[in-house]
Order: sequence, then C-alpha cells, then structure tokens
Amino acid sequence: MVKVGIVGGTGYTGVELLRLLAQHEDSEVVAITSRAEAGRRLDELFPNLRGYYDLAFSEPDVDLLASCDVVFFATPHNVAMHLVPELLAAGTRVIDLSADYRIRDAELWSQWYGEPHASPELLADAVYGLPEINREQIAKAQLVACPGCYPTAIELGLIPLLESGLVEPSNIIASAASGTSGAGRQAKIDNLASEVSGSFKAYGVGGHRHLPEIEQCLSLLSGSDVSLTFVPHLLPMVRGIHATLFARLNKPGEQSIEDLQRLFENRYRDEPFVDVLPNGTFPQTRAVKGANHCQLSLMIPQQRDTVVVMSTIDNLVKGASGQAVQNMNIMLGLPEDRGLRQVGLLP
Ligand SMILES: NC(=O)C1=CN([C@@H]2O[C@H](COP(=O)(O)OP(=O)(O)OC[C@H]3O[C@@H](n4cnc5c(N)ncnc54)[C@H](OP(=O)(O)O)[C@@H]3O)[C@@H](O)[C@H]2O)C=CC1
Ligand SMILES: CC(=O)N[C@@H](CCC(=O)OP(=O)(O)O)C(=O)O
Repeated sequence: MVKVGIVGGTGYTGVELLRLLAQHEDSEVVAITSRAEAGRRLDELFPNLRGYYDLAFSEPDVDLLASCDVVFFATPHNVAMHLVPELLAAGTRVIDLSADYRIRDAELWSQWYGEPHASPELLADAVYGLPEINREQIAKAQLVACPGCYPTAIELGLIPLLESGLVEPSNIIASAASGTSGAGRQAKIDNLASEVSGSFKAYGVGGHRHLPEIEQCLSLLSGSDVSLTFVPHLLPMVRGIHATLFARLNKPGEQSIEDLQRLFENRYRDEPFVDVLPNGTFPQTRAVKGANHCQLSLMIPQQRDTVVVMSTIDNLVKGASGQAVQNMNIMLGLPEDRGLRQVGLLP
C-alpha cells in the first residue's frame, strides 16, 4: 500500500483527492492536514466520505508528512515551496497542485506570484505534470508540478496544432470560462451565489497568472515563442471549464477539417483521458463532470484561415486532483487509470 499525505485537506481539491483516493486500491491516506480544523474528524466535515476514512485533520507536521511515500499539496500558492525541500530530502515524492513549481524562471514566477521563490533550486528538476507531453519524465520524477486548470484545458486543445507547426504561434486566442469551484473554498464576495447566479463576466483580461504558464509549456513544445491572448470568465455553475481556442493556419486551404480531425485523433489515440469527439459535435462541461476526461472538438468555420478548438474538463478532476492522481500512478508504475474510472455525471 502506498502511504499518502495531503496538505490542505479541507479545500475543494483536497476533498476531491479524498473522493478519488477512496476508490484507489493501491493507496491509503494516512495524513491529512488543516490548520483550522486540526483535531476534527474528516467525516464530520465531509459526510460523503463517511465509512471510507477513519482519520482526523492534523497540523501540517513535516515529520508526519515525511513518513509518507507520496505527499500532495492542495494548498494555495506560496505554501509548498517552503515545505517541499525537507520532504524531498527525506525521500518522499511530492505532487504539488499549486503553481509553486510550474514556472522554470524564478524571476518570472515572482513577478506573477508576488514574492521571491523560497526554493528556486528545485525549479529545474520539477516536472510539469501534464502526462500527455511529459509521461516519461513524470515516471522518473520526485517532484511533479501539476498544471493549472485553465492551462490543462487550453494546452490539450493546442498541442497537436503547435507540435505539427500548422498554426501561427504568435497569434493564438484562448477564451475560457470556469465554474466557481475554480476559485477555491475560501469565502469571497465575488463568488457568492447571489453575485454569480444568472450572470456571466470576464476577469483577469489585463493579465492572468496562468498566461506565463501556458506560454512556457506551449513554447517548449513547439520550439518557438508562443504568445497568447487569454481571457478567463466566471460561469454561474460549480464545476467545469470550457475553453474556446482560435489559431490561424499557416497555410489556409492546405488542410481540410478532415486532415485536422485525423491529426487530433492520431495524437490522442493512446491517451486514456483525452477524447476527440466526432467532427460536428461540441463538447459540454456536464459530460466530463466528476471524470478525469478532457473532451475536444474542432472546426474551420467557413473554411477560412482560423481553426477553432473547443476543450472541456472538470476543473477539480482533470484540472487538478484527477490529474494529480494520474501523475501519482505514473510515478509509482501503477496502471494510469487506477482510481480514475469515473464516468461524467449527465445530467
Ligand atoms: N480549485 C480548482 O479548480 C483548482 C485549484 N488548483 C490549485 O490547488 C490548490 C488548492 O486549491 P483549492 O483546493 O481550490 O484551495 P482552497 O482554498 O479550497 O483550500 C486550501 C487548503 O489549503 C490549506 N491551507 C491554506 N493555507 C495554508 C498554509 N499556509 N499552510 C498549510 N495549509 C494551508 C487550507 O486549510 P487550512 O487553512 O485550515 O490549513 C485548505 O485546506 C491551489 O494552489 C489552487 O490554485 C489547481 C487547479 C484547479
Ligand atoms: C474561477 C477562478 O477563479 N479560477 C481561478 C483559477 C483556478 C486555479 O485553480 O488556478 P491554479 O491552478 O493556478 O491554482 C482563477 O482564475 O484564479
């Protein structure tokens, strides 16, 4: 049995990790932290987990965490970077759901995250945890930085186009919308039901911290500088991300939609969690709700020069905790879909 610790067990991604790991035959959660709820039983707070765990929350104690085989950080940014060095030194594998180790350049990281990085020496060795591009490195990694939720949806939608060099890397637009659980469980006026219900708005248009992460990933992949206009929106629902991506074809008219459909299907043929829908069908967030799947479809409207890709995920599953469990499975040499066979919750 793999002994698992979770730092930040009362947040949305922490409790989603617990839901997924309750169905994971090869792991046992032995430590779960919350400073605010230390001493309280897990199932007092989360009744859906009654009968699955006999555990109480504890303070984030490094010795306890270092006794685990794998520790997940489901904490806000700027927390993991202080604790991870000690855990790595103790031989523990770390899977960080926050952004602390996603960006390789410590200067760039601190521009977006507002303080100097506390363990910049680890940035070069941390592996970006998107299995669809980094599976082999993840298998050998001791520290995996899980991608953000918007980056997961956007990168999966653009990988085949950029890898093949078919689109202009400097002229890509990503318009994406997220449910409110993307903002975490902490109380914020902007996320009250009375503020969000029956409404739809953009935010972060002038610059969102996921922009440098997406540009870094796609630039490394394509071998040229990718630049993106990224506009996130808040949707009046709890779970789900829908990203609509617009990219200019380098040689319009040379590729038909059938060619691009084949490109995507071939790229993702062996990927257990990326599903390219038949041409003409559009992905919807409810079909991936609760599941570790990304569903994609694409079109070239009016056969002009722009390819439009639509990409959907559940922000808490493929966008966070599901992808984190997928990374754990790869790191430990377990079947990649262990604990991740949930089907989307329609309706
Ligand atoms: N929500 C989403 O869809 C996604 C989230 N992420 C990332 O995952 C991480 C967790 O997100 P989410 O679950 O939404 O966050 P929440 O705000 O819902 O939960 C945060 C958790 O971290 C704990 N925590 C907060 N500060 C500290 C600290 N200084 N030391 C130790 N524990 C701390 C909190 O418990 P306590 O304060 O009691 O200790 C709580 O359990 C974030 O980095 C987020 O950006 C990534 C992808 C998607
Ligand atoms: C709806 C909403 O507010 N979403 C969050 C992003 C979600 C997220 O989890 O960002 P990380 O993966 O970088 O942690 C936001 O825009 O800040």
